[in-house]
Amino acid sequence: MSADSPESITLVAPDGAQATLSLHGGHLLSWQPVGGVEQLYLSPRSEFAPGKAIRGGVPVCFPQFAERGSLPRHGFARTALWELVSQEQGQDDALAVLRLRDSDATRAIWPHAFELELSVRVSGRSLDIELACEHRGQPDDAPLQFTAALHTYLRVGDLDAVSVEGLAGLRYFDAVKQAEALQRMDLLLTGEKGVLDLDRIYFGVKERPLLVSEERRQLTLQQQGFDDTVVWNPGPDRCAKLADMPPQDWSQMLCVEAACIGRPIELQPGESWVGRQSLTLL
Ligand SMILES: O=P(O)(O)OC[C@H]1O[C@@H](O)[C@H](O)[C@@H](O)[C@@H]1O
Repeated sequence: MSADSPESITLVAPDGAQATLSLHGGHLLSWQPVGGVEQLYLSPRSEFAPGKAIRGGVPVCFPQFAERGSLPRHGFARTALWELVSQEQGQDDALAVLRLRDSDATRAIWPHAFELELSVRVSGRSLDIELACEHRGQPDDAPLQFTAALHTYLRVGDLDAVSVEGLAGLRYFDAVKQAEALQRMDLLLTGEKGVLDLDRIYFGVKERPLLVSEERRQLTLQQQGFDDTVVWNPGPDRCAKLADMPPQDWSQMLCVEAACIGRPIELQPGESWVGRQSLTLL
């Protein structure tokens, strides 16, 4: 399988905005807004193999973020084969909906009846990614609980020149130092010495707009339904140990992930949850 295999779906809006999705992992691989170049980082060493996670684009982490539970890291959704529900071009957008339901394989490690839907919409200079989960169990089944993230890999020209605004005053968990801290300043300079590698969960971001800036490019990110935001870059040392990413590519990406981690989502049978990340190139 590869980015242009039959398992890939390309969306093209009437205005020319484009996105490519893979059924493997329900994974957004590419986003090109109108008048803009590729906005997502996708590793040229991604494996695109059954059971493997793709490095880059927008992996769906579900039903477990990172190693916060007994499931494989970041859960099973990013390595499962999803199905295409619909794909259409509207008057001013293009939209695709992908679905993942429980199977023998998922029930063996996570005993719940569920349906996940990933909807991706491109139009103009905006991208909306929506993840919905429904508990499809019987009325007397146990509630299901999950953590999740849209693990968006932004492509950047040079990490040294990138800043993230909008996080001031928030508590975060620093996974590198294994400690909590307070983000005092509004500006997070991602490529600063001492900040790399960067692996932070900012709690309670909710619908605050975030601004990712570098020379001649500004991108706003806004989430709904997801309380937290993860900012991740492996830095040179950790990147060198990633088999599916060229060692120098850490300086060309920054993950800004819409996530629900601090307060896991709990659904009773029949209940649903929806989370969205919207990106706009200014
Ligand atoms: O290598 P993976 O499993 O795709 O994970 C990448 C990173 O994903 C981030 O979301 C986590 O905060 C990091 O701790 C992790 O290293």
